[in-house]
Amino acid sequence: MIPAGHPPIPPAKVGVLLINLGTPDGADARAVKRYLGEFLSDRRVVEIPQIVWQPILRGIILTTRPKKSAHAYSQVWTDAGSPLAAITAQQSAALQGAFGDGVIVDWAMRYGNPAIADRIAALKSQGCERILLAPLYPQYCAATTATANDKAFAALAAMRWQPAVRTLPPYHDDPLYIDALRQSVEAGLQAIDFEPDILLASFHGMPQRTLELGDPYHCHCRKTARLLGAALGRELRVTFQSRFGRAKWLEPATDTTLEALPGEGKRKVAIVAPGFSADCLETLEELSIRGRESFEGAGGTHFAYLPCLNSSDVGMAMLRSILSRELAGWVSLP
Ligand SMILES: C=CC1=C(C)c2cc3[nH]c(cc4nc(cc5[nH]c(cc1n2)c(C)c5CCC(=O)O)C(CCC(=O)O)=C4C)c(C)c3C=C
Ligand SMILES: [Fe+2]
Ligand SMILES: [Fe+2]
Repeated sequence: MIPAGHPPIPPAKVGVLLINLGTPDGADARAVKRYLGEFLSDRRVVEIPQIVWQPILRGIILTTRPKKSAHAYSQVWTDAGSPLAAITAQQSAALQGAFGDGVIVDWAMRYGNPAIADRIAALKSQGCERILLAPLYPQYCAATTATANDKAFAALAAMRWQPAVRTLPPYHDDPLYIDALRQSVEAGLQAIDFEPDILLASFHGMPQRTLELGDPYHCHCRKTARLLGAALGRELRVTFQSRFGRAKWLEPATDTTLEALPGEGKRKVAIVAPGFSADCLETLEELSIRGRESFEGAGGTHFAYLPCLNSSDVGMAMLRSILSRELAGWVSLP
């Protein structure tokens, strides 16, 4: 029985929580420092004992990197804020429109805002007794997928009345994802005015050690690229970007590859980033701005960065289908 004075309990609903990495609230060094402090303190991201890592993080990295990163963010910042947050919000709104009233779609970030715990609480307060947690990483990685789920489960651990939850599996080899990428790359190549000598698929890097420890991320990236190359009927060269710190990271590196290509006679390049579901600092600044500079500086003549799936019709149709499959038995969707 509901006690007298208890707020009315709304009818049970189903929620979908899109989760991406996170981004600073502003393109200034203070906001970037706050964001990096949280991000780089995650033990799933930097797997060095905290007693060794925290003095390096607080004493060196957070005193130097925020200013540099803030400058990079300021080059891609939009009227709607950070591209990663703005695009994730658009994806959430587009999916809400596609699902209609049967499902409530919301979004959150693993680091910074909107916080996962807050959005789970908001879904619960709207009556969602079942929630699909959807980390938007096609390729599984402990540093991305697992930590997003960990954070959501930590929020559930503090709730008396938990919703039932499901988590979105990786979709790196899903034919719907591969076909969405194929369509997007073909449209991107149509839109540029040159035929590239080579197409690069740049994925975010990870320390090499995580591959040796059994993280499937590297294999997932290679499989995505193999399937995409076959779907396009083109050779795709895989590279890994955004190296951080002194440890050995997955190779070949995107930046050194771009510098070497003109020397191999490949002066026209197109580059796609299939692992990012939304354009962000790592694609818009690192690839599209700095990547172009280093390629052209090394003698490249034509450079094109092809956008991520973002909230494109083809990307949203793919996500809608993949998410609907995970909602089977919870809600019947048209
Ligand atoms: C040890 C450091 C890092 C690991 C491991 C790492 C893995 C990883 N990251 C992404 C996706 C994104 N990373 C982004 C930014 C970013 N990444 C790192 C470091 C590591 N990433 C840093 C320090 C930064 C911040 C920017 C900077 O100072 O260089 C972003 C973009 C965020 C944005 O605001 O736009 C994304 C997305 C993946 C997929 C991944 C492992 C597979
Ligand atoms: Fe990263
Ligand atoms: Fe970067």
